[in-house]
Amino acid sequence: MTVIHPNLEAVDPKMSAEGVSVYYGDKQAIKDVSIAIPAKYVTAFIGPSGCGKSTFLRALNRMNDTIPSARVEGQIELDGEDIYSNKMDVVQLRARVGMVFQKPNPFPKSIYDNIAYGPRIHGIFEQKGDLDGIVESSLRRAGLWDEVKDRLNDPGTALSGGQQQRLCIARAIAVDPEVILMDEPCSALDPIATAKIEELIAELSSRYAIVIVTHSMQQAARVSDRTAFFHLGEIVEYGRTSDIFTNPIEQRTKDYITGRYG
Ligand SMILES: Nc1ncnc2c1ncn2[C@@H]1O[C@H](COP(=O)(O)OP(=O)(O)OP(=O)(O)O)[C@@H](O)[C@H]1O
Repeated sequence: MTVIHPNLEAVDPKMSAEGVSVYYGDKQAIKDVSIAIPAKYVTAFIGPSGCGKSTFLRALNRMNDTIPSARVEGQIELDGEDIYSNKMDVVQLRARVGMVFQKPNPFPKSIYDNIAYGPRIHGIFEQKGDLDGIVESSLRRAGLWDEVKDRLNDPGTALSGGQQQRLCIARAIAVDPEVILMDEPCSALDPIATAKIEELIAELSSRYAIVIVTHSMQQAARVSDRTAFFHLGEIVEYGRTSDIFTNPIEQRTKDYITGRYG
């Protein structure tokens, strides 16, 4: 049972999960989770290690399909469309619901080609000039353009860790997503690079639905509008971030945010 904070305002969901369970073989990692993910908000998933945050995040763009033992039950919708239906094109889905991982993972290609790759395979440009425009605007929106505009042919892997993570964010943006999932995007970064990504998250939320898994409660408090607290595969409590941190209802949430476990 998830406790939803009483003053959480109702907004149209961009994505919604209803009664979602995820199994790895016989082991149930997510138990009957329901949540609505609004557009243009940052939603944070917090909770102790192993409680299922990443598993649930991956269910939102069918990344668990790549793990043979994983099985998802329940309903997950994007704009009211069942993402697990046979009619859903998974490649398109992952463009609409992009993902940024814990460790920056640029392709072993140039900075330019890292960004151009998605638009090329999705055919979302017509002329070379358009592709150049997409590369520039994606890098600008990811706050990286000024740092790389004179070295677009250098390998993406030659950038610093923080720049690589912004490159990965630019790569997700380039295919015009609606939702961006971020799995601990700052855990491999120093405080300055982290601050840049957090600023970027705030800017991007004016356009996209963002879901971030984070181990840092300070980060959740800084960047998110809404927070879901996960424990043992369930969402224990969900509400406005300020309410979750200042006025938690459930004892397990209180214990976690006061640092009693985790
Ligand atoms: N590929 C996998 N195969 C089998 N079990 C897995 C797999 N991935 C995760 N699990 C298990 O599922 C449970 C939830 O893991 P998950 O990584 O989703 O938790 P998490 O909250 O994101 O943890 P962390 O904060 O440590 O990243 C754990 O018990 C984990 O061991």
